[in-house]
Amino acid sequence: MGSISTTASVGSRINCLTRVFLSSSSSSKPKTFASMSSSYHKELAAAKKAASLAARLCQKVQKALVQSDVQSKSDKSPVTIADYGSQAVVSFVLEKELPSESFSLVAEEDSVDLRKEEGHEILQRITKLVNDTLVTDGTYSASPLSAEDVLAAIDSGKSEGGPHGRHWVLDPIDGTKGFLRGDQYAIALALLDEGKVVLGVLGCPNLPLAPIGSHDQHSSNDKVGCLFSAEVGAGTEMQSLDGSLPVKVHVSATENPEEASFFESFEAAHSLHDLSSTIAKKLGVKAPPVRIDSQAKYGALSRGDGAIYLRFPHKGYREKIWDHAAGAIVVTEAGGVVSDAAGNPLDFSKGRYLDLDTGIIVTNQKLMPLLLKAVRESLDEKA
Ligand SMILES: Nc1ncnc2c1ncn2[C@@H]1O[C@H](COP(=O)(O)O)[C@@H](OP(=O)(O)O)[C@H]1O
Ligand SMILES: [Mg+2]
Ligand SMILES: [Mg+2]
Ligand SMILES: [Mg+2]
Repeated sequence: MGSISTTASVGSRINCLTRVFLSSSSSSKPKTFASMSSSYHKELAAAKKAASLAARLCQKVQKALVQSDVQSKSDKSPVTIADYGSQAVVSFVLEKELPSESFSLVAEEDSVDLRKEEGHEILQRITKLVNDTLVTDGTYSASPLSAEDVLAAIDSGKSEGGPHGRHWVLDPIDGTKGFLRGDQYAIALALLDEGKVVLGVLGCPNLPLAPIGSHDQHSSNDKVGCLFSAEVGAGTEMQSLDGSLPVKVHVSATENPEEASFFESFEAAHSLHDLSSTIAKKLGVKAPPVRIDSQAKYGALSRGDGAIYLRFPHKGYREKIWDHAAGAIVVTEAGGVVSDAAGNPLDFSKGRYLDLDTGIIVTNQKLMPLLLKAVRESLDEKA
């Protein structure tokens, strides 16, 4: 099976931004959620502001990335000055915007390597980057953050989360490998309340505003940069990162697997491509997989680009909550379903890890029973 890998330029096919919204509002799902009252309004506004500013920082770094901006973590995965800078910005903005709330943040990065002698220079660069970014907002006019302030902001992310109280969940750059390639990545921020995801924001600086993954669209519009936001009971919205009005989005309404296309990780090390391909074939999916990095997959799915996301990590890998919390609510509030391979909803209340059966599957409500059957059969055959 072939694959399509999207880059920042792949959006250059659809002319009119409104077509995104027109094509994605064709779902038959009743829009009852639109009238429901919201209890996380303030938090959602703060999350959108934090993710937008962090996206600005990441865009600046991605444009001028050099070798010394990238380091290797103890598990050999990459981390960049933008991962650290984004985490510091989000942490700082949330605390500033919500001063009356107790602050708990479960986030991917920590400051251990930056506190070492060898980390000194990179810390100075991150500190400058964070201050330059905060200045662009205009509302944080107090004195610039010191390197120590930046370390403290990063280390606010050490919370263990869990089933009680409120916890922010942050992936400052999801898809660091995509970020390094110049491809897709996301700033993913969610809020847990008593173990449930109640809001989520995905900043996707390289995701085209026009639909991706379809083969029959022609346009010269290559505008990129999407901000998805979702609040429990209130639906999912998308706007451009540079500030268009938000518009409601909905997952694909297709009931026919032959018409459905599916997303998976670009990185084969992150998900078993062969297994996805077996499942897709069994289901009757005709189109080749769309391989993109990060939770941009959840964002694209929430507006109806493609209908299925399959993720089957290699044996022994434990999924982290920040890799899925924001994406999951963005899709479910747009009318989709997110489950593990056994059909159970993801449980974000267990701390920093997700304990789940085999993999993560995402689609609309109509296709989920068929998809689960194909997953079960394919897993049985593989065993
Ligand atoms: N062996 C593995 N299997 C599954 N996921 C992995 C993995 N190694 C890293 N990851 C996770 O995959 C995420 C990226 O997902 P995707 O493949 O959809 O782009 C990474 O997020 P980070 O880039 O934030 O570290 C990381 O948490
Ligand atoms: Mg990482
Ligand atoms: Mg991640
Ligand atoms: Mg990350």
